[in-house]
Amino acid sequence: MGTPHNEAEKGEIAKRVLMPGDPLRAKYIAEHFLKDAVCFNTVRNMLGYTGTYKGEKISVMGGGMGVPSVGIYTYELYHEYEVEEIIRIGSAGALQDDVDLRDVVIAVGACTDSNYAAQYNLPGTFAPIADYELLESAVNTVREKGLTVRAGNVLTSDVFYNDDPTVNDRWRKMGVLAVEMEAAALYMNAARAGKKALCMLTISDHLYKDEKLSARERQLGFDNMIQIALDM
Ligand SMILES: O=P(O)(O)O[C@H]1O[C@H](CO)[C@@H](O)[C@H]1O
Ligand SMILES: O=c1cc[nH]c(=O)[nH]1
Repeated sequence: MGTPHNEAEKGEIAKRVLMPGDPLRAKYIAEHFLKDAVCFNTVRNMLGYTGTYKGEKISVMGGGMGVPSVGIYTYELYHEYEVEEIIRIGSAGALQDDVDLRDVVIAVGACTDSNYAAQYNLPGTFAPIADYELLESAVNTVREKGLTVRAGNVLTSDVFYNDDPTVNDRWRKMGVLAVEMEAAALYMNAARAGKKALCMLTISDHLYKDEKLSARERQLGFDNMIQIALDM
């Protein structure tokens, strides 16, 4: 089979997929956390691997940056490859003073400035939310590990370099914890497909404190989130 963006054959992708934005992060996870990982996709270098973790089949694949990219890859995984669960593991910028670098944030809901929901022609505004079972499982795993996590609203933005420097202030006033660029599309695709999705984020920079992780610190911080996603 194969799609315009994924050369995997049916059955080569597990029912559960971890999805970082960066395909090289997918490679890193496959090489450092999975057993017997086999690469199933190299189209556009959007690397995807299937292996096992503690005896369970699991896949990890990059989703790219932004709503259109993650929209394509997750649509194909849900509809063409019979994937049941996608857990996005990404980075995000903190919007609140009490959200710190390295914190793990679970996106219970994903506000968005994207027009992705327009395709459904709804007579109102759709609220993209995480799957409750995955959310509960993530929180339980975090507690078992003695770690802490923030759970709440995030913003999925189409814009990384915004012309209006005050735009984030308005989301901040609404208690939105962090900004990233894909969760809302993932949640909408999951809802429409009747499948499950969760987005976990590690804070890589703070938009109100001028702080950011170094490359090495980012690597270590991400390992915590990857371990939570694999163990849950
Ligand atoms: O680290 P990832 O998963 O790519 O996530 C964040 O990083 C990218 C922007 O630098 C966007 O994709 C944003 O959502
Ligand atoms: O999308 C993102 C990711 C990290 N930091 C940001 O400010 N935005």
